[in-house]
Parts: sequence; structure tokens; C-alpha cells
Amino acid sequence: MGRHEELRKEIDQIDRELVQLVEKRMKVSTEIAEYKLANNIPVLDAQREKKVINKNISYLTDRTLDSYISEFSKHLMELSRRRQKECLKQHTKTC
Ligand SMILES: C=C(O[C@@H]1C=C(C(=O)O)C=C[C@H]1O)C(=O)O
Repeated sequence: MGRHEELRKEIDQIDRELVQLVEKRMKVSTEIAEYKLANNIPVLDAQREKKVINKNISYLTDRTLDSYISEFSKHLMELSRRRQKECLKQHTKTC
């Protein structure tokens, strides 16, 4: 196997793990949505999102990746909120 192929295999394995973790995160987010619905709490919590971004950046060892992780976290939470809203709207068993 050439080096390119070898590295792509590595990326594929990382993506598999990432997808599994994103799925897990989305499920927890959905549970939070249920709690919010029951307790009349809005989906967006801007303060919490700032903390999540800073926390995630702090996990990095490579400081040159700060802005990427900041952006990644923002995207992730945007999707998480979208999923929460979708679940609250439909309120089906799929969520
Ligand atoms: C999951 C929550 O809902 C929203 C999504 C967040 C996330 O995906 O981490 C964080 C804050 C909220 O805007 C939460 O309130 O914890």
C-alpha cells in the first residue's frame, strides 16, 4: 500500500470514531432538549456555548489549532441546537 492510501485508511478510522462520538453527543443533546421542553428552558444557552468552546480549546496540545477547534465547536453546537429544535417540533420517538 502506498503512503497516500495508508494515510487515507488512518483518516477513515478517525472519521468512524468521530461519527460514533457525534452520534452519541446528539443523543445526549436530544435528552437535554426533552428536559428543556419539560422545564420551559430555551434551546440556546450562549453562556454555556462560550464555556464549551474555551474548554475544547484547552484540550488541545497544538496552540496553532485554536481557531479551528473554536470553529468546529461552533458548528457542532449549531447542529446540536438544530437537532434539538427538530426533536422538539416533531416530538417523535426517532428523537
Ligand atoms: C446541549 C445544550 O443546548 C445547546 C447546545 C449546546 C451543545 O451542543 O453543547 C450547548 C448549549 C446550548 O446552546 C445545553 O444547553 O447544554
